Amino acid sequence: MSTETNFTIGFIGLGLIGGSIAKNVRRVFPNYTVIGYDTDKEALKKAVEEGVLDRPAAELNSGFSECSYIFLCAPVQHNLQFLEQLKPYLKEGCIVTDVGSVKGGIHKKVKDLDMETCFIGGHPMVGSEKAGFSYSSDRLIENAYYFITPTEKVNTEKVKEFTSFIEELGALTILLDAKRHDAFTAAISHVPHIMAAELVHTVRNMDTEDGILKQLAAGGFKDITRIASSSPVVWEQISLSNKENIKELLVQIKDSISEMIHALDRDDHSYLNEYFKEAGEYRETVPDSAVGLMEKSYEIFVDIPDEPGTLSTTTTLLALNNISIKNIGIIHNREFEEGVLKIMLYDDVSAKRAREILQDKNYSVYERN
Ligand SMILES: NC(=O)C1=CN([C@@H]2O[C@H](COP(=O)(O)OP(=O)(O)OC[C@H]3O[C@@H](n4cnc5c(N)ncnc54)[C@H](O)[C@@H]3O)[C@@H](O)[C@H]2O)C=CC1
Ligand SMILES: O=C(O)C(=O)Cc1ccc(O)cc1
Repeated sequence: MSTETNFTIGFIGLGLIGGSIAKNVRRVFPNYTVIGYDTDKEALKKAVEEGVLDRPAAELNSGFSECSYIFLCAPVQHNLQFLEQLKPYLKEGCIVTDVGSVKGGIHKKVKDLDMETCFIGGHPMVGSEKAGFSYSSDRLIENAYYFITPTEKVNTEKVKEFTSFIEELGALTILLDAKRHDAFTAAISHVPHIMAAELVHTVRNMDTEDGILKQLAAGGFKDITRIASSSPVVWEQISLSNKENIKELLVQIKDSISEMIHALDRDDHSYLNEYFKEAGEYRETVPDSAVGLMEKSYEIFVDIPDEPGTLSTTTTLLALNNISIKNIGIIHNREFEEGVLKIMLYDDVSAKRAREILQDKNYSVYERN
């Protein structure tokens, strides 16, 4: 990243995610200046006391004009209003980014405000049901996927620079457009949050006055509903900001539940067996972590130069060719001469195609014997 000693990064919102990224910057780039603003003065005070912030900002104004990067880390709809407030104070070359779970709305606002040359969207695919600075951690985004959604007009050098910065913080970047981002996250995050809350409501409505059901609730219910404890403000704003994608999936789920009711009515063993079998089989293939254990089959190994940005270039190349990556990780033991990227695909055909595509672009690709 930048070797400038006066490199300044600004944070607006120092909760779970803003606090975690600010702490991460402090750990990895101790000589950068970090400034922050939050309506919660306690969070700001803590961040200064813990040495995360060099100084707090009282308002969103000229205090941010020295920043090279500004991270918007409040609930998604609040982030929109900061763009307009900050616009007059941004220095030449400053990149404004966000960490919001929905990307469509902020990209639209950026376009409306003619700020496309200075915006690169972002979204770490990691977090928890806890909210606030006290739960933040300087390792939260380590080895987590981090979506990067640049505008069409932002300079590609800036995108590369920002992507390397996020990778230096320890995350695995994935370049994506806002539309696909919002469709994907509706399925893997937003609707699951709604379903978790729905299950909790079902039990809550049935519970006795002395709460016998929640006393008896076993591991399964607790596993599947952990995220129902997430911040109501954050989730109210995410749900409304991605409503079209969410509604489409909820209608599919409603239809599927109706089918289940019919199957129960007709004692359809094979429907139920197939339903659970297919869900279980797919669930078994979901990796435990972004860089989790990698199975031997369908793996390829790619030499990559030890340079910032190469990881995202490689993954983007595969994504553009419609190849889905199941898991990805950098091998640090240097079995080969340079950095080695281990890519796990879903099947043999994808592994073969990925090998051909990368070899076409002059990458050295190996398979482990
Ligand atoms: N919670 C999670 O697991 C994840 C959340 N996100 C995104 O990160 C963003 C922040 O979420 P969290 O950190 O979880 O929430 P949080 O509740 O922990 O933190 C939000 C912070 O923003 C501050 N804030 C609220 N309104 C503000 C305003 N008008 N001006 C200045 N500061 C304001 C709050 O005081 C709080 O410190 C959201 O956009 C969310 O979609 C992204 C990935 C994961
Ligand atoms: O805690 C969990 O399992 C989450 O799902 C965290 C999470 C919340 C919101 C996001 O946009 C991304 C990740």
